[in-house]
Amino acid sequence: MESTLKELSNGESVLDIKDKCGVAGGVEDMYGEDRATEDQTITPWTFSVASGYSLLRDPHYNKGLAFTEAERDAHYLRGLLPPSVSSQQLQEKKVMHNLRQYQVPLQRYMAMMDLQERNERLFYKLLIDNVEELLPVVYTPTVGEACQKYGSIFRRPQGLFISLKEKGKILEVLKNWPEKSIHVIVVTDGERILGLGDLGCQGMGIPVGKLSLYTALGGVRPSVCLPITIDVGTNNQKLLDDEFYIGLKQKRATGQEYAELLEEFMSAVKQNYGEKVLIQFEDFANHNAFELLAKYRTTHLVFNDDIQGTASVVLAGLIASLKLLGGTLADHTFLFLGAGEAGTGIAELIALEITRKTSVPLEEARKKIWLVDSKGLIVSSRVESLQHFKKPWAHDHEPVKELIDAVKAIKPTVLIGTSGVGKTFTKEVVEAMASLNPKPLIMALSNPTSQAECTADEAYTWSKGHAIFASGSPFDPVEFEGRTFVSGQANNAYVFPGFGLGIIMSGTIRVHDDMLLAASEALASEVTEDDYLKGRIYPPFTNIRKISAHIAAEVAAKAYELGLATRLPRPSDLVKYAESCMYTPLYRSYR
Ligand SMILES: NC(=O)C1=CN([C@@H]2O[C@H](COP(=O)(O)OP(=O)(O)OC[C@H]3O[C@@H](n4cnc5c(N)ncnc54)[C@H](OP(=O)(O)O)[C@@H]3O)[C@@H](O)[C@H]2O)C=CC1
Ligand SMILES: CC(=O)C(=O)O
Ligand SMILES: [Mg+2]
Repeated sequence: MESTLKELSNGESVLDIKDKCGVAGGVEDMYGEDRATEDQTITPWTFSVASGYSLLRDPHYNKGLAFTEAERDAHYLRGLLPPSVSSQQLQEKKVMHNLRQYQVPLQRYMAMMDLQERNERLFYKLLIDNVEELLPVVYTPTVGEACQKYGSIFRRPQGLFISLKEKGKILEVLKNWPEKSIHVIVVTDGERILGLGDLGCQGMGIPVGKLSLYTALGGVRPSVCLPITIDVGTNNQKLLDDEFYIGLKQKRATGQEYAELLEEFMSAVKQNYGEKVLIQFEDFANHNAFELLAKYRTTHLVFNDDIQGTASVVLAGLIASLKLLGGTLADHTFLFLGAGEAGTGIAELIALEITRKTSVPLEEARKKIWLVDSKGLIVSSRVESLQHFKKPWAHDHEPVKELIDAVKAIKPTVLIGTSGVGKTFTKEVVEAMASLNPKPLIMALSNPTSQAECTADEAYTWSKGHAIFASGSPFDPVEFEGRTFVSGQANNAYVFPGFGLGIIMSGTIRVHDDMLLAASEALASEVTEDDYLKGRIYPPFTNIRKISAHIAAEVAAKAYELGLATRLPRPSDLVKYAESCMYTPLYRSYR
């Protein structure tokens, strides 16, 4: 049985209810119902009170067996549930027990997605309380396999799909989404999904996964998060030939057609949700990613996680590692395998941090940073043929083709893998790093695990236990000669949830690089002596909500300092304020 708003007996008006539900905007006709002329279309929508059968099927409110006796009476649930009343803790215990029965990671992923669609609060309670265990299920590496098989495992759509078919109608499509107040959008066009390449429309697993981390790790309410996939086709022939493929079966649109769709999307988002919706670009191919960021960073609140979020997390690890390595960042020499979004994004932020900490100009700071792409070391003789984002890294040096020769020639203290190609840090490469450095810092950032440049076991074994190692996807602890090494996970998941929370809670209107540096410093400061003793340069994910509150506070503080924050007056204790803004997944009582 459903009651419409008009039937409520407490006398509240429609507008009162909307305001309480957090529909922002401050204008009464925010969906254009009054302004629309007779020949224009509008989206009809209503608020209704969920009860009975529909309450059990509403993932936002469903509590399953945890509905109390009183709630079962008041909400027409009698007979629709078995008599037993369960606590949320017991439900959590049961679901975790069931999940652990699955041997195949993809089955765990599917069980978690089913839970998210059945009982949202229980889903987040599980994820928050068991973050180290479940992160690899809802995120890398399993989400990679889920995207590859998305068509086959597809049951119910999550997020919004905007394809070329919707050109000219994107604003209307946005209005089809049930939530009217959105604060964060994670959007992909599916062309570079982790290190797995073009997965087209099946990339949707990534925005869905990233946004579940916004909530679990950063405390951003799920209702204000919107996953979006823009489908402009795919160049992945295997998908085009797959009868279960869920996307447009055509080659990717490019050039003007692509740019126009993205422009319409960006305008529609701003028109529908206002100036302060954070748009996180995720897993676009680099030929679009840099351009989109450059084009929209001055007009929209945008953030590219692969370029900027990754940079902030890796810089945090580097700052933390100085306690083990000694010296300052400026004393180190960095070599990257991979000169795309992640590689050049990290390189640029390292150089920026060096300029902020010393009087060294940016050009000079860049000279200690070298990158290798698929054609070899980036050197000045290649400059004419390089993509624009590689040009700042074309230093004077003779051409070098192979990574091992680049290691020997450049003698890096830090080796970072951002190539998307697995097994490229060979035994020879790791041994060379170990022969050059007492403690070589090796980061194999490529995801998922199959694409990691080397494994934790390889890094520790081949360096004879001398390496400091971190990777994009998690590895189990490694035993080597009687010692246990626990590697850190250098993944942008450490930063984007807290970073986004900081932006949202301060009403920040633009992302500034200094906010990324603030996030790096905040994350680095969370690494404890105990972590260092285990060889890790990142804190465990178990403390991530506390860490996210800290990151959010530092990011917001920087935004206030830069005059970019609009939530005034500035809260005096930003950490407390961040904590007070965070969503908690405990069940609410229903009257
Ligand atoms: N841990 C984390 O938080 C993150 C990890 N990543 C991971 O990093 C990887 C790369 O992502 P991204 O930078 O966006 O991708 P890009 O496609 O932008 O860049 C890939 C780079 O790797 C180079 N490359 C490819 N193959 C080789 C090879 N065999 N030898 C040397 N270089 C090679 C490419 O060279 P060329 O330019 O010549 O084609 C390019 O410069 C992915 O696996 C992704 O999952 C990304 C973001 C965050
Ligand atoms: C982690 C991430 O964003 C990536 O691998 O693309
Ligand atoms: Mg990514």
